[in-house]
Amino acid sequence: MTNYELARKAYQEIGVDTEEAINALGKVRLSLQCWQTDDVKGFLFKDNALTGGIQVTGNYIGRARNPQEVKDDLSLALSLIPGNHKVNLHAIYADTNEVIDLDRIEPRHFKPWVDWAKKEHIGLDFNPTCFSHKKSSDGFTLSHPDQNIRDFWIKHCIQSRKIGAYFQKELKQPSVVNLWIPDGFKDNPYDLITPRVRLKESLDEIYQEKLDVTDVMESKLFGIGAEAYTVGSHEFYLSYALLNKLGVCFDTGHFHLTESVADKIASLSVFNQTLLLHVSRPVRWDSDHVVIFDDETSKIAQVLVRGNLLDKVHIGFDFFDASISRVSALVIGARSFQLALMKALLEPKEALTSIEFNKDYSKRLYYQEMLKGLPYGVVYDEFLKRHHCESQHTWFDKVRAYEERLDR
Ligand SMILES: C[C@H](O)[C@H](O)[C@@H](O)C(=O)CO
Ligand SMILES: [Mn+2]
Repeated sequence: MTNYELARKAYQEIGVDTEEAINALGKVRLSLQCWQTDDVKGFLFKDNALTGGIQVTGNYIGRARNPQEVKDDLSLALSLIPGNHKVNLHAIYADTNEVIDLDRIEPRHFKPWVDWAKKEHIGLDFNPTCFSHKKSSDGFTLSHPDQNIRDFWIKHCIQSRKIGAYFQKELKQPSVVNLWIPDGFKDNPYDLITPRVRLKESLDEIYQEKLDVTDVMESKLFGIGAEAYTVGSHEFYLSYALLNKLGVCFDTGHFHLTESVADKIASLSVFNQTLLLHVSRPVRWDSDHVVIFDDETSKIAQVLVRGNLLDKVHIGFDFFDASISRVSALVIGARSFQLALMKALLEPKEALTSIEFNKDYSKRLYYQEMLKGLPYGVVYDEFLKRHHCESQHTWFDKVRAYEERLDR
């Protein structure tokens, strides 16, 4: 008997069909953040420092320096992550020789990305880049007290939505346009309300036009240099999104460490709220470490599977680590999340639902612990094989060999 046949039998004994799990995982789309390949530099303002209270550290060799190198890295990563996925772009990744500012970006500046996405059979998501720019140098964008600065960023966000709509039309699948701004104060402000009123007014302008795109907005607890106050807080965006029928993005690094994003997903799912995840890994703070198969990742995977949310919630990643192989980081993050999903897909749903309904909490705990010892890794290996993808034992050497050939 092969390892997979043994695993299949072990799961059959608790009423779980591994074939169903393999099929279900194959349908889950993950959105890979392009900015992991080049340390969030982009192409429009290569000399600008990374600002907005986010940071990349490390000097591992081979940072991608131009559109072709970013695409090469992403193509390799995609080839090592089984399934049909997406790539998430920021506005600063416009692939053009024109000298343009962010308020002037247009769909045509992203046509090479669309051509590449068609070749790769993937979708594209998008983000306005409201940081690393001279007009955000004092830490404020859409809530800026200066109307001219606000107008610049409003225009940028409107153009960004048009680019998302272009992606959606060309690639014939949803494009998620996620708005995140860094606006906030390092120290305690006197007035907690007025910046939020200005942000609300900016959002009203940005979302005025109906476009075929999935609009979401991303809150944050704090950023580096904006520790005391963030204009775009969770409560602010949740209220705005609910009132205006827009979506929210949960970045798993943007909450107090004791808060559970899995529980937030569950709560919002009751209201059919459009949701994007930036799966990340905070270490003490919003440090954007590479996603691993840890408890928080498992809990998110479980809530998505148990709540039948896999085809409702948009799943993307947000980490950027320059201290290790950038391509490996993408593959490790995505495969870890897939492994967590596989483990969740192999739970005996009906049995656990009825055990809980019948208040048999001893049996629930018994099951929860017993499931940890079952061979979900073997079923994931079979999933890789069915997708003709490098095994868990071989993929890393492929990336190493690729990096050794690079002349960067
Ligand atoms: C590149 C940023 O991380 C990203 O746009 C944003 O999603 C964020 O998480 C900022 O902390
Ligand atoms: Mn994020």
